[in-house]
Amino acid sequence: MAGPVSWVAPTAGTPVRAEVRLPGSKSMTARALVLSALAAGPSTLRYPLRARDTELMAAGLAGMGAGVDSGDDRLWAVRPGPLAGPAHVDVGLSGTVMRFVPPVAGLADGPVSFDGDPRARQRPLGPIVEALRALGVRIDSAPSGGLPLTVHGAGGVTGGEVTIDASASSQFVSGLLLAAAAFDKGIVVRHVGPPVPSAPHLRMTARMLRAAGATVDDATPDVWTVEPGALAGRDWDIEPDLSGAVPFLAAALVTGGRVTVPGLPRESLQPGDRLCELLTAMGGECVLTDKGLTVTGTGVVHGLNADLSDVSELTPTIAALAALADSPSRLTGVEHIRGHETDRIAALARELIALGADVTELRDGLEVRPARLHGGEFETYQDHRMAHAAAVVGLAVPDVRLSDVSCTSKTMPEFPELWASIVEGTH
Ligand SMILES: O=C(O)C1=C[C@@H](OP(=O)(O)O)[C@@H](O)[C@H](O)C1
Ligand SMILES: C=C(OP(=O)(O)O)C(=O)O
Repeated sequence: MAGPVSWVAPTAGTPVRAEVRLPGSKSMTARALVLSALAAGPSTLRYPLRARDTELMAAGLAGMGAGVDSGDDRLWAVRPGPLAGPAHVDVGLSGTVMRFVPPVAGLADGPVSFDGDPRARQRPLGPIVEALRALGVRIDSAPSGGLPLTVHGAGGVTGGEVTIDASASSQFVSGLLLAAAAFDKGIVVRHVGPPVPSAPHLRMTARMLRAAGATVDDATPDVWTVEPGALAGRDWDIEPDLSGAVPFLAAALVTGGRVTVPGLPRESLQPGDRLCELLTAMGGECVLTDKGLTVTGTGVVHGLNADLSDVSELTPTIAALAALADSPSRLTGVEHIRGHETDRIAALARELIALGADVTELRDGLEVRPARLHGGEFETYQDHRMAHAAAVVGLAVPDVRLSDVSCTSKTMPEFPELWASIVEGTH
């Protein structure tokens, strides 16, 4: 990776009015790649996300023998092949790669090693490693239970019933389910522990598995069943990335403008309705039609009291909006984001306070009260969504200086240019 790129967030002189075509959903691209690599026939991904996380996912699967042709930005082709080690998977800082690929590696014939960025070694992984062991997969892991690790694939996985505490990440459950149709006995996953976050991502997993022909039962809370059986190759239409859209939609709120993200289907696999609910509560008008999602703002942002556990990856941008709001906010239910790309609760509190915000760090979230903000250094901690948060504050506060904006390449390499173009009205 290239070195850090410092960046001064552009301040909006006029209301932001734009239609912003955003790249494909990271979560859908990751799932489509895994399901396609395990399918009986070829697949395509239309409008996938090309970014660090999804390129690492493609490379990890290709290293085990899947044919992934990502030469065309608009259409990636996946030809499943026999999966085999020895292979090495670089997970980067990607939660989806580090949780979705080890179960696939259990199906490969031979050893597959995994490692990633220094921070990836600190992200929670132990519960899915333990679950895979209980399902019959041999794994050598670091003493912490996480990276670096080697999955000794035996060409198949017995599967069956397994209990897991997935409160640290929904991706533990998604990772097990995505590979489970190829397990001899399929899988029954039971979660025991504090609530599993990110429910919409679990629904996305179930819906995409069904779209590939799997029989999935997710009707009982905290229990998921996937029957063994062949997955079909298919053409996947990848939706625009809603999580990546949020800072752009937030720009409408902050500047009293209007931003449309076209291409989001009404029956989206992503939680558009929930996002609308949150942005409406913060003072925007949000309309979700067949044409896409449009947010109109007044330039006045209201505080928000919300449990964000189902949409926790939106916390950084929501916290940035809260710092610009005219009333207090209390954002809760997101303790597990301390295990995201950085400890997002601590990082948001520290960096927003450095810009003059009045913030209290809670165990599971943040309280933010109105205060007069000023410019200053904003550390991004290799976290794309910290960069989004800083960019949103920078709309209204001159001279917000990000230590590094290149971290946005994790999910949207074009972020700095696209952001500058919509803020400066050249889009
Ligand atoms: O399955 C997925 O694609 C994701 C699930 C969520 O993970 P957590 O449940 O770990 O928050 C989310 O935050 C992440 O960005 C993507
Ligand atoms: C938490 C996130 O990513 P990951 O898939 O690496 O967990 C995120 O994108 O906000």
